[in-house]
Amino acid sequence: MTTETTPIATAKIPAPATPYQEDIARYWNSEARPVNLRLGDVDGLYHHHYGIGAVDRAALGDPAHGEYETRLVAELHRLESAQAEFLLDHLGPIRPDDTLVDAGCGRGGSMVMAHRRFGCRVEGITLSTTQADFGNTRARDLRIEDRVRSRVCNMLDTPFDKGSVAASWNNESTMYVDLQDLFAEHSRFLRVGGRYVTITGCWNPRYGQPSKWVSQINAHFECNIHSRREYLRAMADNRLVPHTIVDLTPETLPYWELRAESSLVTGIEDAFIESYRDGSFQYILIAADRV
Ligand SMILES: C[S@@+](CC[C@H](N)C(=O)[O-])C[C@H]1O[C@@H](n2cnc3c(N)ncnc32)[C@H](O)[C@@H]1O
Ligand SMILES: CC(C)=CCC/C(C)=C/COP(=O)(O)OP(=O)(O)O
Ligand SMILES: [Mg+2]
Repeated sequence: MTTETTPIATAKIPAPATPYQEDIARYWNSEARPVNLRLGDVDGLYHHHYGIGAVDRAALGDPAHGEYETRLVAELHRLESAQAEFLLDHLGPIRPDDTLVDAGCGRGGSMVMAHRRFGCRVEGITLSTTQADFGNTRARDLRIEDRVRSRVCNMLDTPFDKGSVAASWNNESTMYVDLQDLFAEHSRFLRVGGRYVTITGCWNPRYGQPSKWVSQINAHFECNIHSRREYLRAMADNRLVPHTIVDLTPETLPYWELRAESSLVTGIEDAFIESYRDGSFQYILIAADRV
C-alpha cells in the first residue's frame, strides 16, 4: 500500500543553499529502497531511521516457515517505530496547542506519531520535494493535513518565528549539516524552557579519529558524521544544555544483526555492526533544555 506521491501545490520552493544540499536533495528525491518502503507499508508510518530494542524471536518463529520474511519485515519496522517513540518520550510535556519541528523529516513517520501522541501541530522540513509530497499525501489520507505539514526548506534557515516552538528534534539528520549552524537555528526558534532532542550516530572520541567503518558510512550516504564531543560543544555554545544522554549502541545492535539476515540488506549492515562492536561509532540520544 505504498502511498502515491501526488504533488501538492507548493507555493515557492526555495533553492538549496549550497551545491552539497543540491546533491542531498537529489539523493532523497530518488530514494526508494525496499527496506524503507516495505517496512513503511506495514502500517503506513514511513521511517528513514534505524531500530532499537530486543528482537522478539517468538514473533518471528521458524525461519523455514513461509511467513517468516513477512514477520521479519514487521519486526524490523516495530524496532524502528520503537526508536521514534523513545525520541518522543524525551520531548517533555507537550500540549495540543504547541508546535513541534521535525528537522530533516524524511517521509514523515515520526511526525504522525508525534501528532497522535500529543494532538499538537507538527512542522516538518526536508530538502526533498518527493519526501515533502509523500508526507503531505500521507497526512491528507489520514485527515490530519491541517496539523501535520511537511515542506521543502533548509533546516539551517527556517521560517519559524523566534521562540515560537515548544520542542524540536533531528532524527538521524544532523550528519548533513554543520552543528554550530544547526543548533543556532534550533535555539532561535525554540522557546526558552523548550526541549531539543536528537538521535544520531556519532564517532567516538575515545577511538581517536573516524574509523574506516565510519568513513564507509559517510561515503554510502554522502554525509559527514560528527563526533560525540562536537555535539556537546556545539550545544553548549548555543544555549542547549543536555538533560539526558543515552548510549543506544547496545540497543540498536539487535536491529542490525536481524537486518543483516534479511533479504532487504543494502550492503551497509557490516559497517554499522563492525563499528558499533569495535567502539568507534555510537548510537546516542541527547535531550537538551533551551535555556
Ligand atoms: C536519514 S533521513 C531522516 C528522516 C527522518 N528524520 C526519519 O527519522 O525518518 C535524513 C533527512 O534529512 C534531510 N536533510 C538533510 N539535510 C537537510 C537540510 N539542510 N535541511 C533540511 N533537511 C535536510 C533529508 O532531506 C532527509 O529527509
Ligand atoms: C546513523 C546514521 C549515520 C545515519 C545516516 C543517515 C541515514 C541515511 C539514516 C537512515 O536512512 P534510511 O532509512 O533511508 O537508510 P536505509 O536505507 O539504510 O534503511
Ligand atoms: Mg531505513
